[in-house]
Amino acid sequence: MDIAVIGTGYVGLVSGICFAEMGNHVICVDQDINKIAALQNLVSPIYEPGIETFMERNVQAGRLEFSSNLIQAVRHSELIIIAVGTPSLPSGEADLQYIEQAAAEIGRAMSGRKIVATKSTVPVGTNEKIRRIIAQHTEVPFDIVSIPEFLREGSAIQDTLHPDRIVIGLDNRELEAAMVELHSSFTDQIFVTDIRSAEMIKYASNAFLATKISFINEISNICEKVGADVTEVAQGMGKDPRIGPSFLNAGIGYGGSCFPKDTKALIQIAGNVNYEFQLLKSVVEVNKAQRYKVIEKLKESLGQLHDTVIGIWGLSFKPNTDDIREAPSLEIVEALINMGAKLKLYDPVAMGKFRERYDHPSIQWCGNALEASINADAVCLLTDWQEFKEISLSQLIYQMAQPILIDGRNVYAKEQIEGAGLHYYSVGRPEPIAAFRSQVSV
Ligand SMILES: NC(=O)C1=CN([C@@H]2O[C@H](COP(=O)(O)OP(=O)(O)OC[C@H]3O[C@@H](n4cnc5c(N)ncnc54)[C@H](O)[C@@H]3O)[C@@H](O)[C@H]2O)C=CC1
Ligand SMILES: O=C(O)[C@H]1O[C@H](OP(=O)(O)OP(=O)(O)OC[C@H]2O[C@@H](n3ccc(=O)[nH]c3=O)[C@H](O)[C@@H]2O)[C@H](O)[C@@H](O)[C@@H]1O
Repeated sequence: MDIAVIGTGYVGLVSGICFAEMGNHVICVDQDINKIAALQNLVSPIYEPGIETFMERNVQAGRLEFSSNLIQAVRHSELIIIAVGTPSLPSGEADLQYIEQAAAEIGRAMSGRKIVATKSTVPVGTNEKIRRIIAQHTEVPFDIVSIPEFLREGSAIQDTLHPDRIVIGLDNRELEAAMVELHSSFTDQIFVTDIRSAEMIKYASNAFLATKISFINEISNICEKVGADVTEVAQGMGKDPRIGPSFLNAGIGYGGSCFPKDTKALIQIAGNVNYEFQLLKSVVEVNKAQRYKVIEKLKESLGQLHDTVIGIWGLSFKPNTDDIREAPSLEIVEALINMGAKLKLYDPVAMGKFRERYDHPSIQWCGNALEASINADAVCLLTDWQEFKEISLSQLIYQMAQPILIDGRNVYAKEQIEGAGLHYYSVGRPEPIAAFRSQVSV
């Protein structure tokens, strides 16, 4: 099938590459000419493991191209995928300006029957709005389908090539066979439903995952007070298939471009129909507070933070991505700077994007994790990158001013910590302080 994808962010770019990988001809379109120029030179604007190999293979096979000419791309395609951003407005509602603009441009470009599929995460009823906007700009017949995206950053290609399920929302059942056929090369787990339900499935799924995270984080806060170990609790809970083991990792909470925006958007969607989504409001509040646990633990171990030197390991909102959108590190770094701390920052790939967003004379940008720990009074791990798990704790202690490690993602097992001589704080686990106090004076 000839496909045009509008928007080359994570969703548009990865979806486009994967549809090409499955033998379709794809034109990925973006209004950001710098992104298109980079892509035409086979340089990915996003860090995603393996993306450039897939991109190069499909460009060279003539199945994938990049363009800023939306009109031409639409005219050469049967399926038009909308994958533009839907960021948060100050109210928390989804900002649909990019959706509306893309719909109008697609309408103006229509030439012959098309199927328009929305992959962007949009409030319930938005696909009807897209239909109205396109119809204002063309007499040509077309169909609308909702195909929400469930990929995760850092595993986007894997998630797209091997999805748990694909949801297809359509109102014209005559489209079902073609849409199922197009997606059957990815999985046989294809759930066909109506458009509004498909739109809600996406928000409800993200909101539920965020709820699991805030739930285990509140459990971790109680574990600290009752002397239980939240990692053990999560394992025991997860053995129940009704609960499942995933998304029960306690830490400093969720960030990223979607959980924060989609939870707020769903609260607004409910509010717009006079329903107060109390549970989800609590999920958001719990998450907002959780990231400050790191600062509480720093104060607990160091007292006042003015003029202390603190190493920060990890800036991206999760490992294997350079995305810092709504990352806990943004608020934690700014709060520590405002308290007068001197910071040594390191992240394997996200430092460039972070520095564009936030820099300060009190920040030293470091080339590796150990450099960020030299003469540090404490190190705070904010992102669970694999490389942090492999660091020699004895070497770490040797070069720190004080052997204090705040592990915001419970990266280290008890066995690694016991006897290591670190003054170790984590989330929801009893700190064996006594086991270390005899070895270190803090
Ligand atoms: N990032 C993720 O992991 C996931 C995102 N989503 C959803 O997918 C949508 C896109 O997300 P991202 O890829 O992160 O967005 P993004 O914001 O990274 O990229 C969107 C791209 O669309 C382009 N664009 C906007 N209007 C355009 C127009 N009229 N013509 C051509 N290009 C245009 C922008 O220049 C930008 O490059 C959002 O609704 C998001 O909630 C869904 C699942 C996963
Ligand atoms: O709509 C989206 O954009 C996507 O949002 C999430 O994917 P993503 O945000 O890329 O990454 P996740 O792996 O879900 O992690 C999100 C945040 O939750 C945190 N998290 C995750 C899992 C956990 O157990 N605990 C926890 O704190 C991570 O550190 C990260 O900050 C969903 O998992 C995807 O299914 C969805 O498509």
